[in-house]
Amino acid sequence: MVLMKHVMSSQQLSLLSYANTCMLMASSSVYRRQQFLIRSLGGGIDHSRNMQQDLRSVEVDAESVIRSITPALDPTRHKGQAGKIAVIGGCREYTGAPYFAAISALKIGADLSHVFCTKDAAPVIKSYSPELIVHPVLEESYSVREEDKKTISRKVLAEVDKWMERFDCLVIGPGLGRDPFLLDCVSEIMRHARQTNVPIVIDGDGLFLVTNNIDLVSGYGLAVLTPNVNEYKRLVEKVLSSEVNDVDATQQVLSLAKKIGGVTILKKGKSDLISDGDTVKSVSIYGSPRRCGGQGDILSGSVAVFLSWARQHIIAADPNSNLSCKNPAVLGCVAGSAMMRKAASLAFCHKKRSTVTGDIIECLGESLEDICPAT
Ligand SMILES: NC(=O)C1=CN([C@@H]2O[C@H](COP(=O)(O)OP(=O)(O)OC[C@H]3O[C@@H](n4cnc5c(N)ncnc54)[C@H](O)[C@@H]3O)[C@@H](O)[C@H]2O)[C@@H](O)CC1
Ligand SMILES: Nc1ncnc2c1ncn2[C@@H]1O[C@H](COP(=O)(O)OP(=O)(O)OP(=O)(O)O)[C@@H](O)[C@H]1O
Ligand SMILES: [Mg+2]
Repeated sequence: MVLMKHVMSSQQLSLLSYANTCMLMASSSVYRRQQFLIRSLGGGIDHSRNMQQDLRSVEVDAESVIRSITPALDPTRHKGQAGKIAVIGGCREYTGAPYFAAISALKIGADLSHVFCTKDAAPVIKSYSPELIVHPVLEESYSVREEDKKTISRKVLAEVDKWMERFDCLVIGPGLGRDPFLLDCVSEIMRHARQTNVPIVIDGDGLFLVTNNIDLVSGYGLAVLTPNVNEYKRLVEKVLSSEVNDVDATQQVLSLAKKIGGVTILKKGKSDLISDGDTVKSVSIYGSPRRCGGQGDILSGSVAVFLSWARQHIIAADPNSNLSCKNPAVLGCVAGSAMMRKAASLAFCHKKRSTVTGDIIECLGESLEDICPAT
């Protein structure tokens, strides 16, 4: 199994956890079928090829990826089939980030978008939009007595678990904060997502958590990490024990993804670099010179939707598909990155220096329509 190779090559899990992982993977027939299709379509990851690989990144035709994986608006489809996304994030300080990620998922075309946040953040996020389903379930240390921590932690996990199998993808981290008790609960949520083969996109404070606990994602092929400049620096220092190398960025992102056992990394910057440890793709289409906060949140919500669509597309094994890459995580990143940059460019045309994240979100629909008309 492709993913097993990642687990073994990471050499970071004990034999016992490796055996557990295999058993859990084997228990999901959907997952097995997907892996079978990836193998029979010639996809997946063959690390032996890396030895001879040309290490320049390849600029992808992102628009044709978007056209291939975006599902048709078919009147026979029911609510939920175009995607159910959950964002785990939102605390006292940050309410904008989870909102941006969750609303972007809806604007791209997901049917349902949930937010699991702290009790203080929930009424604020709900007030931004009636479109989102907001669960006030997370707790920070300040509101929990030491002796209640175990019980509350179990309660939080049970609340999220009730929904887990319904989700096509989780986005973990936008506006999550760094409270230790809250991050412990989120670690458990990630372990459960992994056991049920739910893809996870990790961003913002989720990356802070994962950087310090790399086993949470190591060897999980359905995990995507979307680091910005700072988050990438911390990840490289921790995992590769080296400095960021901008001269050979392609080789470094490839090594990083490989070292974490074939997770997909989307390194954000002037060009976005995407690697699953096998290949490196770049998306450089013109975006916007405005660097207002929140654009990474749009990206994480968008990647979650496109990853889900790419996964459905691969499972359906569309015979007309002309996609050379068969890793849904990579395809989701390519599509999300292109969509975010195209919408940012359009928003900047209208708003120039006053462009803010909300303006970019308003341009997501028009950008997708340009590439992939609804009718
Ligand atoms: N409106 C909101 O609620 C927003 C909340 N956000 C959340 O804020 C939390 C922290 O995220 P940050 O992105 O600030 O964390 P970072 O660790 O990336 O940033 C920390 C510091 O680094 C600086 N920095 C950021 N990008 C840089 C770059 N390219 N070069 C040099 N310095 C840079 C920032 O100004 C900040 O002072 C996360 O939970 C994130 O999701 C952000 O997503 C932005 C929007
Ligand atoms: N120099 C740049 N030129 C063009 N686009 C960029 C540049 N830097 C980042 N981007 C794009 O902006 C988006 C967000 O990247 P950024 O590095 O701002 O994330 P972030 O810091 O996590 O954002 P957030 O404020 O949401 O946390 C990405 O899709 C990336 O492609
Ligand atoms: Mg960010």
